[in-house]
Amino acid sequence: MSSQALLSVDTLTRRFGGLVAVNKVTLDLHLGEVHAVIGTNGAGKSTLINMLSGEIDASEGRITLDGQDITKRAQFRRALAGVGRSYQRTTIFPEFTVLENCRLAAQAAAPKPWAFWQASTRCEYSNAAACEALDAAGLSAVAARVAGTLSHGAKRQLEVAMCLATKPRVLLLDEPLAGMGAEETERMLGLLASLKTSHAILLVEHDMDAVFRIADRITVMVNGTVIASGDPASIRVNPEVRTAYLGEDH
Ligand SMILES: Nc1ncnc2c1ncn2[C@@H]1O[C@H](COP(=O)(O)OP(=O)(O)OP(=O)(O)O)[C@@H](O)[C@H]1O
Repeated sequence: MSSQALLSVDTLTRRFGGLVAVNKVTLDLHLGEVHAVIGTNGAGKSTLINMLSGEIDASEGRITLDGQDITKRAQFRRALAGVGRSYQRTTIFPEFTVLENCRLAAQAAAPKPWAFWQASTRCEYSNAAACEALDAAGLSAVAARVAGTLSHGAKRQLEVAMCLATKPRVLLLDEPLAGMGAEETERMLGLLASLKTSHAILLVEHDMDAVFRIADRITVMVNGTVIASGDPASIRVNPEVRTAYLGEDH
């Protein structure tokens, strides 16, 4: 890829006591690319995402956004700078509407402490950001629905919409396809394909068929370490990857 990386990860390491959960991982995220990180359970994928979003500190290494070192930046400041994430577990408020959930996400990302008296429904910025995000995620038609009544697939779409409401340039997506049926998976893959033109996407995902369809680049982790990184075709035939992870059916 010739364009400059939007987000760069350089020899990033995280230790939990004696365990090296992420070991000197180096990778780049580019605008217009889906970069999938795959690996067996416990390989360190979520720990990597948690370090990129700022939820946990790195033990060593460097993260840069647009060439600026953000390794020690607090989570909310990274979010403001354009690093958005979705979670493995659903984080929506089930009793609120779809639009309200998105609006809260937008407000959390752009807090206006001096306007605490303002009714949230009147906040033009967060309303506009929420509507835009719902539109991008294909959820405008269910904006008024109570979020808890959505199907599992639509809830995961709402998670992505809530992330979009924070106006990120980098999307860190932790298993967005988990628990989805075939139709829901197709819808989410269509959404990711449309989002990648204007975002750099890091996708952690166990659905290998989906990963090989949507990813432009795949990084394979085993026990915290990257064992291979490349385009899907090269990863598919990589003997080390086949032995360590994919098995003979890929
Ligand atoms: N807070 C923590 N304290 C101690 N060990 C942890 C902590 N978080 C993760 N680990 C350990 O770090 C290793 C990597 O875990 P991580 O959740 O990042 O893997 P993963 O690749 O995301 O797995 P999965 O695919 O199951 O989600 C595991 O051995 C895990 O037990």
